[in-house]
Amino acid sequence: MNPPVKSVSTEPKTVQARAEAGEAPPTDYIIKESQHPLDAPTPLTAPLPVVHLGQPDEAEEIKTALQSWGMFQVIDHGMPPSFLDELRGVARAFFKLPVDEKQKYSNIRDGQFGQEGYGNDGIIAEGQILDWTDRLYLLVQPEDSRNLELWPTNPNSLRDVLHEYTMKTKKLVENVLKTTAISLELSEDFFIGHLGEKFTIVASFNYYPCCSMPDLVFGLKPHTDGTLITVILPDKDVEGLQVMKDGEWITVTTSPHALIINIGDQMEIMSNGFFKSPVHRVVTFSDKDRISIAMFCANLPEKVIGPADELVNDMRPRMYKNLKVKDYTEVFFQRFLQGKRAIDLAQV
Ligand SMILES: O=C(O)CCC(=O)C(=O)O
Ligand SMILES: [Fe+2]
Repeated sequence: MNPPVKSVSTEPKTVQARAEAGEAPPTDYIIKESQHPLDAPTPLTAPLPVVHLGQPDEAEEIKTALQSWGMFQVIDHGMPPSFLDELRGVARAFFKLPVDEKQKYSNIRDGQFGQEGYGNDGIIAEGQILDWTDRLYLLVQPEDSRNLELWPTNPNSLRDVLHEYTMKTKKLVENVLKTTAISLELSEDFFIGHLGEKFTIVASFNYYPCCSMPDLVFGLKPHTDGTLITVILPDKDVEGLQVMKDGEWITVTTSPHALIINIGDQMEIMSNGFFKSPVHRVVTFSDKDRISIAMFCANLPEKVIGPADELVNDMRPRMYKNLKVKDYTEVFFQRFLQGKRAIDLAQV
């Protein structure tokens, strides 16, 4: 994935530092009235559908969930609650460190924004609306492409816990993708065969500090993921993830130790639009902060993806072109920062 780069002279203030200083969000965080009308109804709250992995109905459950929500929760994912709590604890401990300590892993190196590391989004466009979040963003797979100098050694268990979580996520994702392929009547290896053994996984530890004007900013602006599939470990106590379903925003709830699985644009393309990549966003609160950990799983940059042949027929013509993942993700990130989608690039 190629980071959007721009020369910067100073490190921008983190959102956490602004929140801790009691600063109101500066104007470049304030969203346009048209995107978030103040008189919009309060979103409904609903539990995400549960997929019971390993049960006889798993493929049918995945199909129904992905067609209606584009996401679901899994509880029987095989990761012990104590491990997920440890991971959340490590994320919280990292964000609690003094700013100087976190800046050792800054995503600004030699005056250039890179995507990996700790910090905020790069600023690439006039009028770009910034998100009320700080993150630690690390490529975790392929293992031999890791930039370990950006992997914090404080808290000292972070590296080991993240490595273990990567291995567990890989297994879970392979399992989910087999069932997803079956739900589309494809051979069970369709997605994992394409991905290969060492597919891309990027971990994003997201921290959303309290915000004094939660109605006027996004923790994360409406977007789809550019991935094949994303695994999210949500905050145990604070909701905040909302998904657009049938034209309405819905705040999703999950069981305490569930993982959320959502599909991204690569799945929309490969399934010939049978499954649509869901638009989602994160909201903030004046009295509570929130953490989440997203694992972005994608085809390798040099791979070419396109709709499965079996899903293209007279009744359902080809809706997407074949394209190189690298070419898509490059544009995807530029558009993401501007709050726009990139899927039109792939559409026939
Ligand atoms: O914080 C969350 O729950 C979701 C994060 C997300 O959508 C993302 O990082 O792309
Ligand atoms: Fe997302």
